[in-house]
Parts: sequence; structure tokens; C-alpha cells
Amino acid sequence: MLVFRSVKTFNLKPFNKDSNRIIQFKSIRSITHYNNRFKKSNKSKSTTETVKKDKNNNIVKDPKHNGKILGILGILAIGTTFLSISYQKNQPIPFLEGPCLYKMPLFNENEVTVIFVLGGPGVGKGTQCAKLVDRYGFVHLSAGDLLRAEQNRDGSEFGPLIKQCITEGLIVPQEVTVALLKNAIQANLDNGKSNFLVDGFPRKMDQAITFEESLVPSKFTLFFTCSEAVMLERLLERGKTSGRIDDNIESIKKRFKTFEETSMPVVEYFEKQGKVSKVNCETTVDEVFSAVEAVLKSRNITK
Ligand SMILES: Nc1ncnc2c1ncn2[C@@H]1O[C@H](COP(=O)(O)OP(=O)(O)O)[C@@H](O)[C@H]1O
Ligand SMILES: O=c1ccn([C@@H]2O[C@H](COP(=O)(O)OP(=O)(O)O)[C@@H](O)[C@H]2O)c(=O)[nH]1
Repeated sequence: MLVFRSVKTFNLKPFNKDSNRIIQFKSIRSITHYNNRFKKSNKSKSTTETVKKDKNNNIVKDPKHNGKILGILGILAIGTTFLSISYQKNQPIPFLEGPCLYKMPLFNENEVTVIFVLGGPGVGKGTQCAKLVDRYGFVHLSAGDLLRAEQNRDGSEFGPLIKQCITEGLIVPQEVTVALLKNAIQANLDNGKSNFLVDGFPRKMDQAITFEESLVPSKFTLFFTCSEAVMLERLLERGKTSGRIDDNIESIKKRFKTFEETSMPVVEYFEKQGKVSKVNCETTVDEVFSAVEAVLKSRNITK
């Protein structure tokens, strides 16, 4: 079960209604903690409090006592702040079937081969991955397919979020996608399969860094290129039968924008590390595949 921890702050008046101070709490827990402590200290105080009166018999507050209250409030405020900070530094997000973010890569890069397959929407990533599976026995992990399956899974709490992101051409929060990929990689490793084409991922810098730091570094990125005009034509054609909610002109335009603005920086990031091989996809499927095979050889993935 995934829990998104909200990092909201709550600006509330404390339990002491006389106070005009606003205290910023980092969590509901720290509010409750604060209020309970305050109730207790108020209760014990009332049994020992002596009412002071001035010459005209008006009740006056004991300045010493006010000082004490302020002192207690100060200590409580500092205490709850430390508590809430340490609470938020706890282990990150338990996810789907277990923890997803690790300090060290979970998988050994000498035992697990991951090739990222990137390129604009409709460029032909899925088509080429299917051929690589047939020819070389890779495991094809399409991030989009994993997200669509999670969206349609009965009881998924992320279904509506995923659907909205896909329709709007936006990137689903990395925690969801990285966890789905982690689970899929683990399941395949358990079945003795360790060569993966991770298709349509990473599409955003945070995903690239989290995946490589917490799961396994990629060997390289197979980057497919094509003009937008050709991709549009292919997507509209695919949309006639794909049943996908995003193969329509409105969503396609948004996907192109996200690709340029959010995903291209990922390609540039890997390119600086010498980890990108480009293949033009405007030729036939078989011609593209020949170029892909040549890349795999040159990268020593196949012989
Ligand atoms: N080289 C190609 N020439 C013509 N059509 C292609 C080519 N590659 C893929 N297609 C078609 O274009 C559409 C999009 O391809 P797909 O592999 O689903 O793209 P992606 O996974 O990048 O979104 C599909 O209908 C596919 O059959
Ligand atoms: O890592 C990913 C991969 C995909 N998506 C979403 O899934 C959609 C479809 O992606 P897919 O790779 O299936 O299709 P493509 O756009 O490449 O044709 C994208 O537009 C995103 O909304 C995402 O959020 N994160």
C-alpha cells in the first residue's frame, strides 16, 4: 500500500485560546502532541495558581506565571519542531509492495542489464522493442503499459491520478512508476530473466536519477528520432484501433510539449555521459531495426 506523506504545514492557534500567537506545525501529529502537552500543563497549573488582586480589587495576572507559561510554550514549540523534523526524516514512502527508494542500487549492475528506450510519442519505441524481444529475448518493460495496467487494476488508489496524467500528457509522479518498474524487474529476476528494455522511461530528470541511484544504472539509452509530423501521423493512425485515451489530437499536442520540455533534458543528461545512441525512425520498421541491431553490437550488448 502506498502512502504519500504530505509535507504540509498547518498554521494554527494553539490550544491556549488566549494566545494570539500562531504556531506553524509540520504535521497533524505535532498539533495533537502539542495540544495534549498544553492541556496537561494547564491542568496542573490550575491547582496551584493563586489569584492576585490589585489595590482596587481587580484580578491581575501574575507576571511570574506568564513568564512560566511562555517558557513552557517555548520548550514545547522547540520540542515539537524537533519531533516533526525527525518524523519527516524517517524512511521514505513504503510503496505498493515494499520500499522503493534505497540508498544503494537494489540490483547489481553486473547481473542486470537495463537499456532505456526513449523518443517522442509514436516514434516507434514499442514496435522496435517487440522485435528486440523476438530476436534477442529481452524483457520489454513499457512504463506506459505498466501505468495503464495499474490504472485499470481493481482497487488501485492511483487509477484516477494516472488517467488524468495520461490524458493531459503529463508525467505520473515518479514514485508510482519507479515502484511499478522495480516490482516488474524483481518478478522477472525471480524467473531468471535479467535483460531489460525499459521503454518510455525515464521521461523526467527525477525519474532518471531515482532509477539509477535506487534500482540499477542503465547501460545506455536507445534514442529514437523522428519529425513531429511523422509522429503525429503515426499516432492518429494508431488511435483508430489502440483504444488509448491519449491518441487524439488534443492529448498528442500536450505529449509533444511534455516531451520537448521535460523529457529532452533527460536525453541531454545521458548524452553528456556518452550514454546515448540515436537511431532515425523515419524509415521502414525493418530498416530501423537494422540500425538498432548495429547499435546493440557497437555497445557490446549483442555479438
Ligand atoms: N518505422 C515505422 N514506419 C511506419 N510506421 C511505424 C514505424 N514504427 C512504428 N510505426 C507505427 O507507428 C505507430 C506508433 O508506434 P509505436 O511503436 O506504438 O510508438 P511508441 O511506442 O513510440 O509510442 C504504430 O501504429 C506503429 O505500427
Ligand atoms: O515514465 C512514464 C511513462 C509514461 N507516462 C505516461 O504515459 C503516457 C503514455 O506513455 P507511453 O510510453 O505509453 O506512450 P508514448 O507517448 O511514448 O506513445 C505518457 O504520455 C505519460 O502521461 C508517465 O507518466 N511516465
